[in-house]
Amino acid sequence: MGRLGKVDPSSYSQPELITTEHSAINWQVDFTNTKLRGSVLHKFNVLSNELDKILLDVRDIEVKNATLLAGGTEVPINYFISDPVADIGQKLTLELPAGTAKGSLSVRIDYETANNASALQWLSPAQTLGKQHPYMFSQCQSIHARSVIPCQDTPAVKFSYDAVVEHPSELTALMSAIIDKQEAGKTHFKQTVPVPAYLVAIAIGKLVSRPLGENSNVWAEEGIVDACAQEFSETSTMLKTASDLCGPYVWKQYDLLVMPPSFPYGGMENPCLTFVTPTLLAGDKSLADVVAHEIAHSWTGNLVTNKNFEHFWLNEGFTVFVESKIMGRLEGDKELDFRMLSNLIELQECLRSQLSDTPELTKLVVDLSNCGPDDAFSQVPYYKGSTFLRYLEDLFGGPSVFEPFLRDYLKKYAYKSIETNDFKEAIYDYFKDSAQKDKLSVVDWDLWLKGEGMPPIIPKFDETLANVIKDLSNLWSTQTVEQLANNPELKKPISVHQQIAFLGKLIESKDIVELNAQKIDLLESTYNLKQSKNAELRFRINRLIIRARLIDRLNDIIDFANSNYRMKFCRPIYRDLAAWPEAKPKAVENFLKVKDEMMAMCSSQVEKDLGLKSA
Ligand SMILES: CC/C=C\C/C=C\C[C@@H](O)/C=C/C=C/C=C\[C@@H](O)CCCC(=O)O
Ligand SMILES: [Zn+2]
Repeated sequence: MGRLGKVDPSSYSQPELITTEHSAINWQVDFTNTKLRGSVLHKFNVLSNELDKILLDVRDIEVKNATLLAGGTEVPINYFISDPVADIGQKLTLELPAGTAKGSLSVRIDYETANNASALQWLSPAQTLGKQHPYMFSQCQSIHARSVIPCQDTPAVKFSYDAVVEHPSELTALMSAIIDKQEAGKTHFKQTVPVPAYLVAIAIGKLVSRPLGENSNVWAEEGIVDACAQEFSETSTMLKTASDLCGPYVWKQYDLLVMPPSFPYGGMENPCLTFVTPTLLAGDKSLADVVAHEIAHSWTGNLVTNKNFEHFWLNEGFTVFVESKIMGRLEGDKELDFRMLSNLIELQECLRSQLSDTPELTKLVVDLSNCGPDDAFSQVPYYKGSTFLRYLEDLFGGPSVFEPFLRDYLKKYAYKSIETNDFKEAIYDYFKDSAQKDKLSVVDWDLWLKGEGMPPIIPKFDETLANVIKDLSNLWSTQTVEQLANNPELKKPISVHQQIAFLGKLIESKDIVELNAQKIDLLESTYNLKQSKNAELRFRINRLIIRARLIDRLNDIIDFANSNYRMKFCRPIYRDLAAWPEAKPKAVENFLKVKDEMMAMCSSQVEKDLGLKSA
């Protein structure tokens, strides 16, 4: 596939020559044909006098017309769409008249999306909780915005947008924007803060809301909305904590939308309206830290944005770092360090089970010249990135020195798209005259940014909470069921997060003595896992059941894999099943049965995980 653009290997658009300033979207939502029909009017800023064409990204979009709007006139323009490139999509070329000058230029494109647009999922009434009304939602990160809008689908370009959406009048339409006006069957939106295309988002369904705080509501289908309000009741406190740490919250509104179970991620930081998976509904608020993560993105990612997805760690590493600080403020420093250490267990697992054949993807800054961003996605930018920041924080003297730097960095690059070198420049600039200046020469940037594998240096964390689970996993790895049954250690209560980390550590243990049905039974009864609504716990116990090769439990495992299509859960489960010859045929059969219920970005990854398609 090769590098598509100078600025972004995954986009045809040329932000060095032209940028989008504002986009006005008009959509009619057609649930019968599962299509969006309408237009987008892009107001561009032309940066070059030589520009003879505009290149945009599209994917399976049918363009009906392209029109240049100039001085009150509308002039049709020629356009061409290239052949598709796998994982990337197509190039839309819009020809410009000779002599097009620098400055403002507007183009309207009339189009419709394919009925299988990769960013969209259309659910029939039967696939919803309420069973009465259809539902549609989007997921544009990383490069799926191009399947719903012909656009500069690169995070190097940020634009404000407004939208008018026509939809069935009994449904509610929400976007990653502020609702400007609601008429019967027509909703008007405005996003005045410039955003990259991947943050354009829409959801339409039979939705209701409950307040979470000032300018903050949770939206969901009626049947779960009260449980959602309960689960996410700490949202306002998290928001306040985040803005104490990062600076003013500029997005005016912070709403949550609890998605149908096929939503492929834990959360998506769509501005004004975070999308979250219903797998966070554990009943005890224990998984609400994902909301802290999405709130943190309001600064790290949404205000300061990676210029392309090679620098995705700038979005995610910073966000995990801030999320951990928010949780640390709420639950204490020991908890903060415990979470950072637990993340490293997850990272280790990811390197072993997902990235062992692609070590180049374990680098903090990756090369996406020949790899679609979705294929490169892993825990590495999250946990290697946040570990790097913690290393730097410790090196420069701890939070009292580093948090003011963090605020300065966020202010310096707010509303901009940046690469790793910009971060490096900010840190050199900030510390240049300070007592910490000499520390800069200690940092081995190449080792951290270009080195493969686990972080080269593991910071000194408080291990109080982690040691408990380390000891516990040693115990469960080395003792027989009989020994364990009489061991008083099993009676000691541990927190939900310790349980999650403990199971994760056990999955990573090289040897587990007597990993059989009895041991799994004992694990389940000791920690009440059979009754647990906690998806993180259920995920991990299912992986242990697979490791124990308990074929009698295969139906339970498949049930879990079918209960939600969050990729964090279903991909490792399918990968594990693919490596278990006795279970693989049933896993494949199940996948083929349910794959149309998944979003395309999920089914195409699971296909690779099952070895049905080459990776
Ligand atoms: C080095 C990685 C390079 C490129 C990856 C860029 C984008 C990846 C793309 O697949 C989109 C990711 C969207 C993520 C959204 C939310 C996550 O934070 C959720 C994390 C997993 C989960 O909790 O379910
Ligand atoms: Zn994130």
